[in-house]
Amino acid sequence: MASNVILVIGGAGYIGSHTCMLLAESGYAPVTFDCLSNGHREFVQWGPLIEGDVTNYEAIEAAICDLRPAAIVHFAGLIEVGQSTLTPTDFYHNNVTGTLNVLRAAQKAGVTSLVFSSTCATYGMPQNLPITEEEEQQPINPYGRTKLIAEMAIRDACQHEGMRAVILRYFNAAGADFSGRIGEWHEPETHLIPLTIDVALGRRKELTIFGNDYETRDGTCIRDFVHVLDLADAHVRAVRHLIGGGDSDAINLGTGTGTSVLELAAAVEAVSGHHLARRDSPRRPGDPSTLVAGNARARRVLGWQPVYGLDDIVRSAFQWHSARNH
Ligand SMILES: NC(=O)c1ccc[n+]([C@@H]2O[C@H](COP(=O)([O-])OP(=O)(O)OC[C@H]3O[C@@H](n4cnc5c(N)ncnc54)[C@H](O)[C@@H]3O)[C@@H](O)[C@H]2O)c1
Ligand SMILES: O=c1ccn([C@@H]2O[C@H](COP(=O)(O)OP(=O)(O)O[C@H]3O[C@H](CO)[C@@H](O)[C@H](O)[C@H]3O)[C@@H](O)[C@H]2O)c(=O)[nH]1
Repeated sequence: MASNVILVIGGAGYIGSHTCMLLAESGYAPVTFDCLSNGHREFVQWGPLIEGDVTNYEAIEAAICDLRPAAIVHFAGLIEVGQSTLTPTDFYHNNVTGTLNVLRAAQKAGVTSLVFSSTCATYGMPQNLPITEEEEQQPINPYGRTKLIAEMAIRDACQHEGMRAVILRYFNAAGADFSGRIGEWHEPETHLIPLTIDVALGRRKELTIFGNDYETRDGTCIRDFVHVLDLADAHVRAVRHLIGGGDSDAINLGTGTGTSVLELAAAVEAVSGHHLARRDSPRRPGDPSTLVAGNARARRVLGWQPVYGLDDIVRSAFQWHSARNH
């Protein structure tokens, strides 16, 4: 088995491309498998691209059996909470079938190390804050349920079939590579930070606030924004942990600090120097009010702790979006 080849499924996307960059900088040889449905050919800069769809079993089996990578990092999936309430079947197909295909193909090829992109959306409406990994997983939207089902399949493969997996439950990925090579680029864009920056840049008229009547300090939702480079670093550590024989685990990745939608808007105003027009709108279906990570396990198991804060996130995102024309 090639010792430094890492198959990155979904490596042409936002978090996947930043992870390929840090994997390459850490001496690994990332190979991206992506159907480019939401990714970008120009983001694949740190190794080859295999164009394929993970829901096509033959395609992913061929890639895994040909490469026999030291580990697989599986990012590919549909990601938007709101959209998942409109087209849930597509989400189950992509996120659950895709993951089952990865598990089956890995088993066939004898690859036993897997890092999986999960989410704090699997916790639903948490009873305790910050949210630790012991919190009950009761997702409140189809997206979160697809990720929980994928997690369950992975855990069973670990318990009964010799797989070893690190399941990473990210909170809200944000920010961009500081050198401006890659960043957040989703079409259509639905995420709060890029949309807010678009308003600051005059590319959109106003920021829509989805719900101002939550039981939070200013009535808007609270999220834990974690820099994409910190997330990428955690993936490199998870790969190293598995290749080094470490045990399976499920690990939160967040900063432990919550930011409300209005606080985020104020941070963008401060960085951009522009006042943002806002419009209040009803709550978006599927949104929990507050998601903030307890991240002690990431520190203990992976030696990970976030390096970047909200200012770095907003500055790097602003720089990326200002320089781009999409
Ligand atoms: N962005 C966040 O804040 C966040 C938070 C928690 C979890 N996650 C999870 O992290 C992962 C990556 O998120 P992202 O923001 O980088 O999303 P992204 O859409 O930028 O990246 C996903 C990549 O997967 C590819 N892809 C999708 N379906 C595919 C398929 N069937 N076959 C092959 N490739 C396919 C897309 O083309 C894209 O390049 C996702 O699984 C997402 O659910 C993201
Ligand atoms: O125009 C907008 C866009 C978003 N929001 C709010 O901003 C918050 C963050 O929304 P968004 O940026 O869309 O992220 P999430 O819906 O929290 O979802 C992201 O973060 C999740 C973890 O919380 C991941 O699982 C998902 O894949 C990822 O898309 C939510 O309260 C939204 O209601 C607005 O008020 N106005």
